Amino acid sequence: MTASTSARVEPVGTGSTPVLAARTRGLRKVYGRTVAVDRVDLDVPEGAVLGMLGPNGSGKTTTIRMLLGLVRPTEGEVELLGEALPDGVGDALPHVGALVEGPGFHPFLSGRENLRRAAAFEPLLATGSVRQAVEDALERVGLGAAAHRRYRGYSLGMKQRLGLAAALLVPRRLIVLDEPTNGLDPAGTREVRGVIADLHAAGSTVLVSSHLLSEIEATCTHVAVLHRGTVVAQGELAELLQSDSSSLLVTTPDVEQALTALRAGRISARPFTADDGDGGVRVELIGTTAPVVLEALVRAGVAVHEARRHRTGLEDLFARLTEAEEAEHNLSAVDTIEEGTR
Ligand SMILES: Nc1ncnc2c1ncn2[C@@H]1O[C@H](COP(=O)(O)OP(=O)(O)OP(=O)(O)O)[C@@H](O)[C@H]1O
Repeated sequence: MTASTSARVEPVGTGSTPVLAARTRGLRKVYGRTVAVDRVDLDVPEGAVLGMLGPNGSGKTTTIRMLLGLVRPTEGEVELLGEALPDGVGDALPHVGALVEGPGFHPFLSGRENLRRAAAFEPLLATGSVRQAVEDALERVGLGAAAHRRYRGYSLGMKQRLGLAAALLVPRRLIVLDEPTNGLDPAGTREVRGVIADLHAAGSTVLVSSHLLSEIEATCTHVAVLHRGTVVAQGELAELLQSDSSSLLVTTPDVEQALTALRAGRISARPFTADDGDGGVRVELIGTTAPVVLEALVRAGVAVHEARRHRTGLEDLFARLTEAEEAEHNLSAVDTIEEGTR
């Protein structure tokens, strides 16, 4: 992908108050019994590259779909480029480029033909500029040489590139990319990072989702961490990388009893061994608090010798969120097996 010089995007606001390119308040989406997104207050500052970081199933795609007006929230408000959705969607969307799952490309048309069709629906693109805009976008994502080939023969990475090209057809105030490096090899990943850096330099706001912290660290100025549908941390990346989050370390001789008690209270915990050799359990204080954990232990008759907080930064928080998610998954698997044998 080449670093093309796109037209500079004019900012929305002129005053000293920071303007938000996108904003949600109390956003919630429920599918049957699944709460996909819960009370999300997201701020996407204008000019930022905001990374939405979360393990699989944490609600990133659902949040993005609601931001773009593709899915109707169960509750809550969405503002896109200052327009309240759903009413303002027609005014906001022409200024928003998006790469979301399953862009509707035609399998029997070439990449170039598909892009020309997409360009024909761009209200901000004059008919006489379509051909050039399509060629520029294809070059920009490194698809120039494969542009004549049919879409159905494209690899996942090439499909991602074509989706990205569609988002780049005209200069946008906001670009939303859902897992843009999915299916790309390391060279493709670097190229996407280059495109994001170009967009940022040209004044666009970028919202990009990923389940990889390394990906977010390489490209973003801001981050919002999602966990089970809620935002557990958001702000400037540099600040969050330094800031503290905590876990609770409980020293006890009754490790198995403690794990059983916490599991009964649906609290994820794992054993730990202290430097002096004492054992205990470690609980991530996400969705629970120290008093709740201690009460559950004491009520179960667990001897608590010591309880202390352990503070860590974003990197550790995210690693632990992912681990907690896996532990929870394993717990559910055990529950299912136990239920099956009862
Ligand atoms: N259309 C739907 N119908 C039912 N459940 C859904 C639907 N869309 C999402 N979900 C559920 O909502 C939760 C959040 O899903 P979502 O796709 O938003 O997460 P994600 O963070 O984008 O995950 P991934 O990285 O795996 O795409 C998951 O439990 C998912 O199964």
